[in-house]
Amino acid sequence: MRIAIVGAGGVGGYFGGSLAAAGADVTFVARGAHLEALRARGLRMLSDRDDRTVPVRATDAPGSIGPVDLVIVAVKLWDTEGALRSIAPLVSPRTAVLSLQNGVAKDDALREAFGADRVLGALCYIGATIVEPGVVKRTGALAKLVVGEFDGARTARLEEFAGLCRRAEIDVAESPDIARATWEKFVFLVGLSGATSVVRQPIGPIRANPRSRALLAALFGETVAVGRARGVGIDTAFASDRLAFCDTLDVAFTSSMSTDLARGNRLEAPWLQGVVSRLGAECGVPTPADDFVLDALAVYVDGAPDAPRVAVPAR
Ligand SMILES: NC(=O)C1=CN([C@@H]2O[C@H](COP(=O)(O)OP(=O)(O)OC[C@H]3O[C@@H](n4cnc5c(N)ncnc54)[C@H](OP(=O)(O)O)[C@@H]3O)[C@@H](O)[C@H]2O)C=CC1
Ligand SMILES: CC(C)(CO)C(=O)C(=O)O
Repeated sequence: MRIAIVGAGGVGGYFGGSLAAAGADVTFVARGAHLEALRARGLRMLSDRDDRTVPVRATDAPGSIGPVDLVIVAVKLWDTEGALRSIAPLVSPRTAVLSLQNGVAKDDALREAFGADRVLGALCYIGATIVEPGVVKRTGALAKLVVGEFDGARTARLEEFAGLCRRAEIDVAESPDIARATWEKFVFLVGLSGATSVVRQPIGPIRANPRSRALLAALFGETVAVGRARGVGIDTAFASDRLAFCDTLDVAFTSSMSTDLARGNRLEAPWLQGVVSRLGAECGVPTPADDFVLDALAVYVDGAPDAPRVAVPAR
């Protein structure tokens, strides 16, 4: 199976690098200094327990790869449109496309661009980021992939990809209900990213403090309520299940959005808390915790604002 990974960052780099290290036929579509480093030195993959460098193929010219069997999209949500336009040469009538991005609208963008039959469902649980060009670092032990066809079928393409992941020692699960699994991930993500970003702390201090813990619980609860109102089969108790899951995480575990905030990058909040707030308004479910997160992060959503010029009175 020939695989192209568009976006070689925390997620694309970790999962793509693991596949490449196990001998899978992987090519990264990357750009800038990161691309140069991948070409010159390979992909360095760091974690608390591991430091390995994997030689990888990488390009900024998808046309040079030609059609592949599977395209994995792993760019930030604000880059989706540009990325999908650029990968047209990778997609033939028998190519499958899968997104490891966050949110519940990511697969609609793939369907619109390539047709529903091409789209394989997927999501991942991991904390990983680019720490310098060519270097991807994972925090904590969590690194899980969930894949599935939207009709629940166990197709050849699904089995082949899952088999490659297992050979690469990636913790992969095949879900018979990938749409629901995507919403379940969304519940966790909206809460974790909202709380870690507004509190500006990783999960350890947030879960230990009663008020920030209550904020986290409220965010989980609102996404569950909105999902249920839209007919997603999530139990109300799933919110407390996610809170209990947070108690199992490494104290330093954080969200990709809080990392973006700390770096002054753009934020995915409009696709996360913004979607919960919008869908909540549509179906009459109040979302005060998500609205608070959106208000608190509003000035950072397009990247850190310029430092305010404060006039210093002359002495
Ligand atoms: N990081 C995490 O722990 C997790 C992230 N996710 C989700 O996965 C998605 C990716 O996140 P993450 O891995 O953190 O993102 P990163 O920013 O680490 O990586 C994305 C990479 O894609 C590059 N890129 C963007 N557009 C293109 C393009 N058209 N062609 C080639 N390269 C491109 C970016 O380059 P440049 O830097 O130049 O923009 C960057 O190197 C997001 O939706 C995120 O929410 C899901 C689970 C966990
Ligand atoms: C919540 C988490 C860490 C789980 O993978 C995530 O998806 C993100 O921060 O982007």
